[in-house]
Amino acid sequence: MLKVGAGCVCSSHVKAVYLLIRTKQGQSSQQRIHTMLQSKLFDRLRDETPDFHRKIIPVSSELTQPGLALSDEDVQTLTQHVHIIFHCAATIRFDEPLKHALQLNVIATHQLLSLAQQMQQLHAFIHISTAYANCNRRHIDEVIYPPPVEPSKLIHSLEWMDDAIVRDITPKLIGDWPNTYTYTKALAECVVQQESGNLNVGIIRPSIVGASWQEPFPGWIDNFNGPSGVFIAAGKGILRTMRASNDAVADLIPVDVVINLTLAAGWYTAVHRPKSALVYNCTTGGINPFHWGEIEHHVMSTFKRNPLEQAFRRPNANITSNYLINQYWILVSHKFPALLYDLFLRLSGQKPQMMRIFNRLHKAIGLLEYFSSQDWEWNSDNMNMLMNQLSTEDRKMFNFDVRQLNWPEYIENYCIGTKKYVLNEDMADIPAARQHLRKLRNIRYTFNTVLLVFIWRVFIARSQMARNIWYFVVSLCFKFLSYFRASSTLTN
Ligand SMILES: CCCCCCCCCCCCCCCCCCCC(=O)SCCNC(=O)CCNC(=O)[C@H](O)C(C)(C)COP(=O)(O)OP(=O)(O)OC[C@H]1O[C@@H](n2cnc3c(N)ncnc32)[C@H](O)[C@@H]1OP(=O)(O)O
Ligand SMILES: NC(=O)C1=CN([C@@H]2O[C@H](COP(=O)(O)OP(=O)(O)OC[C@H]3O[C@@H](n4cnc5c(N)ncnc54)[C@H](OP(=O)(O)O)[C@@H]3O)[C@@H](O)[C@H]2O)C=CC1
Repeated sequence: MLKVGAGCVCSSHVKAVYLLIRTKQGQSSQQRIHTMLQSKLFDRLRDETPDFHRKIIPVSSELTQPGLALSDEDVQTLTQHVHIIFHCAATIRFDEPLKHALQLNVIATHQLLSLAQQMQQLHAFIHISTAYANCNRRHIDEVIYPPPVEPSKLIHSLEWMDDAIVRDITPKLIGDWPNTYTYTKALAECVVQQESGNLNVGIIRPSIVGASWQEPFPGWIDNFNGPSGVFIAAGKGILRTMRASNDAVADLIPVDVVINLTLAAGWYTAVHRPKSALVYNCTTGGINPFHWGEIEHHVMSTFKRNPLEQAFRRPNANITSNYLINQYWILVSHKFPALLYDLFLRLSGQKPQMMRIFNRLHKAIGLLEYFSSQDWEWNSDNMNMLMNQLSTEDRKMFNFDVRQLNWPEYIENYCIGTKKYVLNEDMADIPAARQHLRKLRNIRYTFNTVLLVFIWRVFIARSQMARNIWYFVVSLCFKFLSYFRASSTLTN
């Protein structure tokens, strides 16, 4: 097997990895792969196998097009040479319009299965689903559940409807599912089951994919998805409050664990040819649970020790499951400072931007809260079974034993990973970032003092009772002072 990015010694046994990839932002598939392989992620592999890139063969493909927009020659090459398919392309946006999500996650999966049926040497078809495909259930077994609707019926019904009608009926259609993403992933599992025929199929269901744990190095992350954006917003001092349950299990799974399990499942499916599709819930909660409250603590502690550059405020975020408390803090800690900052920008002749940033943040957080406010229980028997099938050497090479995961260390590396690889900040600049936080603290002290004096002055000027309290407090202070002075003179 070839572990791209991990520098696996067995890579010499792999003849080629055909990577279906679309053209994007004016870059061809080849150019995109070339850029991707320059990443630091592949440094180790580049050292160990300098010409590994020769084995990565780009195949131009677009999920929204008939036949996945594959050329005839590419279809021929793929049908002749491919042994294992790993199908992970999808839209993962929670706000994707239903028609589009259906096209990318369901219809494209169907098309890939049709192509797989033509492959002469195919040993295994591995489909990447999500642990939340069945998030309408509290306990989730490693089975494919009946779909909320027959996928083909839905596809045909939506075909003739214009986008506005589909948008209006989407909440009714998705019912118990929180978004079109999880809903279409549930339908995709059903399509895999219905259309797999004689193929040997495995379905991997990762929970919330986070930064790498060990391979190729700890803390690798390159996007804002899932918790990463939340961590960054909290580290920048922008996010101060979020609805999440302290005691709910945070089912994060490191990306390298998902990759290792996926590769191992590819091997098992090809060699053991299970009669029906085997589902692997790739989760941590049932094996080595960690909670959102603990995550909050470790994220805050890491960013206080390793601050992000140019923070808006000092990092100090709290989670709460109480709607009203959250709304209160949104008003006091998000909207009020944003308003003040935008006022400052306007007065200094610049374009206000903070309120816009907060509105986008609230939209994103609003979409994530469903997942951070409740618990699920996933059965992971197949993950354990697979581990027991591996030799001692393979178990180390394709490690997905999350019992060994040390969460505080993992979260620290994750946060530092967002700093280094998502924000491209230099660790050498941490002293300057700390200095910036000290400046923010002084601004806050000054602001609070001015505000307090101002409020007090307004109050004293208007109320006799406030004046009386003020004189009483001042005279009390004087009395204490004279008492201490007198008693210290006596003891001397
Ligand atoms: C209180 C602090 C302490 C922390 C403790 C508590 C933490 C709780 C965290 C809870 C996290 C729970 C996460 C659960 C997720 C479970 C999901 C199930 C798992 C899966 O199967 S799939 C993967 C999940 N999918 C996603 O995460 C995608 C979600 N994203 C979206 O749907 C859209 O991006 C979104 C949020 C609707 C925004 O859309 P839009 O406004 O159109 O913006 P763009 O996507 O086009 O992005 C524009 C630009 O912004 C960057 N970006 C995106 N998100 C963020 C972000 N959160 N923060 C900062 N920046 C962000 C994006 O990269 C784009 O940048 P470009 O440079 O490319 O333009
Ligand atoms: N991230 C997570 O927390 C979890 C993810 N998953 C699953 O893992 C898989 C990978 O997700 P992840 O890596 O996080 O998400 P990404 O968005 O990074 O990956 C999705 C891939 O699909 C490709 N793709 C999307 N639209 C098209 C299209 N029209 N034509 C061709 N290719 C397309 C994207 O290509 P391009 O680079 O061109 O945009 C991208 O490479 C998905 O199936 C997802 O459901 C499951 C559980 C959790």
